[in-house]
Amino acid sequence: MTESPAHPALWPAPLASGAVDATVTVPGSKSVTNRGLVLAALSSEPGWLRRPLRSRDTLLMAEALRTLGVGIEETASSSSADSAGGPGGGEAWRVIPAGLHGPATVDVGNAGTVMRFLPPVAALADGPIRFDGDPRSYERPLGGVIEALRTLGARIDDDNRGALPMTVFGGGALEGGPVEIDASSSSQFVSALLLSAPRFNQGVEVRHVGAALPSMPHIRMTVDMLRSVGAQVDTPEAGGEPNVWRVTPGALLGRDLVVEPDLSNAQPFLAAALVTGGRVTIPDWPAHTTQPGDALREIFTTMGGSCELTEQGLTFTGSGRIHGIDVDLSEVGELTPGIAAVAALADSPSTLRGVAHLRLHETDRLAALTKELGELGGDVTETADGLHIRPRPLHGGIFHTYEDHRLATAAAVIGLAVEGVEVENVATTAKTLPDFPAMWTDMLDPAAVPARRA
Ligand SMILES: O=C(O)C1=C[C@@H](OP(=O)(O)O)[C@@H](O)[C@H](O)C1
Ligand SMILES: C=C(OP(=O)(O)O)C(=O)O
Repeated sequence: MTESPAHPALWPAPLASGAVDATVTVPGSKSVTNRGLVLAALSSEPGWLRRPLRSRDTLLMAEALRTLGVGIEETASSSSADSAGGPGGGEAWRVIPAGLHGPATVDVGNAGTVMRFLPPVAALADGPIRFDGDPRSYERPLGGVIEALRTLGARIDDDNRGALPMTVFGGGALEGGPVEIDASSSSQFVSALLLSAPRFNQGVEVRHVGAALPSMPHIRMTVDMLRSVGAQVDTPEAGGEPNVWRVTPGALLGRDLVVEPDLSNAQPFLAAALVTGGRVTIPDWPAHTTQPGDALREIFTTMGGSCELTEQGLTFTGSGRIHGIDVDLSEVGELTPGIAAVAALADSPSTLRGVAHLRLHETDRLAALTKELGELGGDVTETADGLHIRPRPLHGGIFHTYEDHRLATAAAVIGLAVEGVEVENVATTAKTLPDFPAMWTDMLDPAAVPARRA
């Protein structure tokens, strides 16, 4: 990684010298990898995860499950499904379920998936499981999961804070049954209860009560992945009651899962095509997926490009012009920082709506985007549930990232078009995309890749 000589933690974001033209292989999905790990750990037989994402969030998940007694072996993948090699160089994780044991300590880092998906797993263990993490993890919403688990029969000591740190006193089993939860602050509350529910004595009936649920595609991903390992799940979509999910108790099958590329991590590379009027191809873009990043095909097309899904993957081509957009991002909130970056470079204003819950993500993303784009000369205002962005000429400066991977990648997108943008702590991209700086440089100068990688 090239670092600014004046300040080692500053990464000079490269300015694009022309239209990008690159193929970018994006590593596996964080959301699929961490669900796959949990489901494989709860199965009644060993399973495989091929092309898993290896990043801070997924390594924390794997380490936590190992701490509870699950076997996770890293091997070279031998599946024909994985013969293309692909991200991770054909790596695979063999997951060998075992009895879940405490006492143990789980480090959640700042991974929403770890801090929400694992407390229900811990309730199934046979001893106390302590949960701790980064300072920001203490501020992220968890109270709904804690209260729901208590209703379902778990004993949890959180000093009545409704947040980390806390201890789940696993009793070796959990009764389960009906539970109400307000998951308007994070869809991960619902996913967390559903993922472990086949192992609850009575399964679960989760009823969301409260304001609208964000990130519905991520709940659909949970349901799809549960069904793919043999779980029976009733959903609102399948003619059920609105906001009610039911999971029947039963054994889960060990599966051989090839993890899709992370489409949300494809975002900055697609944005590069849009911002430079160039062309970027992402291999292995799935034809059908529950990942919210698939919405980028429509969103970035509206903002000024066109895309084509072929055998080679998704090719996105920028038109050379960037348009503003008025869009409800409640289903795809994690795409907001990258869309805001493109919107700041557009030829007309944008309104991004439906994402009030982003104030409780890795950082307060609405405040951070308003401040950092503002300090580069942008005109951004926070609304009750999003951002208004009125483009005007930007200048260089330091872009602070608040330990938020998506702010760092958003800053790199701005840096393509604005000279002198320095990204503070670009290494924070390790949360979901550890190779980001090298991938970015390779995209901008594909001809030099063999020499650079030699
Ligand atoms: O379940 C998941 O894998 C995720 C759900 C979403 O969380 P929220 O519903 O809290 O936004 C998303 O933003 C996060 O990046 C990943
Ligand atoms: C919100 C995000 O992560 P987490 O899984 O920690 O909630 C994200 O990746 O944008």
